[in-house]
Amino acid sequence: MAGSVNSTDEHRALEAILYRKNRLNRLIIHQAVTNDNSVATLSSNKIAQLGLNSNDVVILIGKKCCETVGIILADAEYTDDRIRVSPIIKNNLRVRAGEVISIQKCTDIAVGKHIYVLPINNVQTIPGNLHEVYLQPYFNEVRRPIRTGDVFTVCVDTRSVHFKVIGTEPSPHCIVTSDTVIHYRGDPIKPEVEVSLDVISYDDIGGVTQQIKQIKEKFDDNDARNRQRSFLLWGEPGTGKTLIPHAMANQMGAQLISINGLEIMSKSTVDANKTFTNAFLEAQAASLAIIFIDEFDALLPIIRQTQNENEQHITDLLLTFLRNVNGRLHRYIMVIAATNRYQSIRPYIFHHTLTNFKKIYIGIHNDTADRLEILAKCTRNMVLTKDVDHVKIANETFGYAGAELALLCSEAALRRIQEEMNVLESQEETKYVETDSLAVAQSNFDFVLDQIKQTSLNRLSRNSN
Ligand SMILES: Nc1ncnc2c1ncn2[C@@H]1O[C@H](COP(=O)(O)OP(=O)(O)OP(=O)(O)O)[C@@H](O)[C@H]1O
Repeated sequence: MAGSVNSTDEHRALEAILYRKNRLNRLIIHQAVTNDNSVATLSSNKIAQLGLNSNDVVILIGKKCCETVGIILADAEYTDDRIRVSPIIKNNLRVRAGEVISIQKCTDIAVGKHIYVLPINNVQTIPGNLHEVYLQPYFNEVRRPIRTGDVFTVCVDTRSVHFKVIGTEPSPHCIVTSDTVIHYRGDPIKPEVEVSLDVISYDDIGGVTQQIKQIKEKFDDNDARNRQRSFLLWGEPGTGKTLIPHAMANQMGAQLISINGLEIMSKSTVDANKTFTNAFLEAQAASLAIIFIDEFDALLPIIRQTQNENEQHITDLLLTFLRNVNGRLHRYIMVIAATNRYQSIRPYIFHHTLTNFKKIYIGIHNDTADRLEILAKCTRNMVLTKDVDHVKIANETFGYAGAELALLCSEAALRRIQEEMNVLESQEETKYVETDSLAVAQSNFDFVLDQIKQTSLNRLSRNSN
């Protein structure tokens, strides 16, 4: 029975207190299998060892003593030393998958009288009433535990809003129920620190809203004949093909399982088989999973004229793997493959073997509005002077991929730092530099853009000589 602790368990728990390094409550982080932000899943065995019960509220302790609260769920099949938590919990604990956190029972949590939350995004751009559209549905009927300082994301359609818990009464944590008054009015919090989360969300990607919407709609289609579970993202390098599955997994609360085509092709057949099998088992264990296969073209035959027996075998393994994950029973598994060498995948291979893939183009952002959106995302954590003209920069960057726009922004910031260093070097006394005085200016963007143009002109003239 969950929660009953035998004498051996009791003994081990006591030992764990004495020998802190071997503490029973230290667990390795894994991505969640449920799409609930507040849930942490442990093996039933571990729950019993720790003297907990399923649905208990626990305190989770991560890096730099960051703490949050979550609800424990049991998974009979799960490994004892692991804990599955949502990306939101991971962020609040400032940890990544594979790192270690501690848990302990939260004995003093009570129903909240009031909670104070503020949006982190710029609410002017968010349609609808924050309370009705985002907060009420998020807290409705869940008895969600929260802690002061937590950041949580509420996703409605393809729009996500980050909120920060400013305070709770009682403090520092409480359970939000229908009796709790949610205070949410006030100036949005600047995203500087809060959205520098490890989690990639739709808010981090620009110019691909339609494509994400298309994938979601096809995957969720109620009509089984139209439902689509395999997608091939193709397009030029650096356009966001890798960001998309990461953001979708985080926002949909799905387990992301990444496979790299080139890496697998360099393995032995036995190891490649192991990778596919493990990916399949992991996806099966999840309530919702996205299998992301990057460098997909490397795994397909024919395009590699030199394909040897080992490679041919791996391709066969891939096709079996795809047939398995596409099996009728696995409606909750999405496959997203990505390639920037689509043209080199022989059409007949694609048409005959992989017909069930929906092809989606994620290309260079030729639309100024798309580049504008990407620039806004890339500069949102930067301190900018008022003269920075995003429209001007977007107009001057026709043909740039998202990665190049991101690079342009970081180069402009570096340019600004370089300027400040030059000034400091010329001074006799070292002065304290205010962050605001390091605000990146339009002149910094112009400088980098000029350099890029100059380099391209030089390259052109070299090629024509
Ligand atoms: N649409 C976008 N919005 C915001 N940033 C982007 C976008 N596309 C690319 N970037 C920036 O470029 C980086 C690389 O993007 P990403 O890895 O998704 O490209 P990709 O299309 O997968 O490239 P490749 O085909 O070479 O694998 C991202 O980490 C991000 O900084």
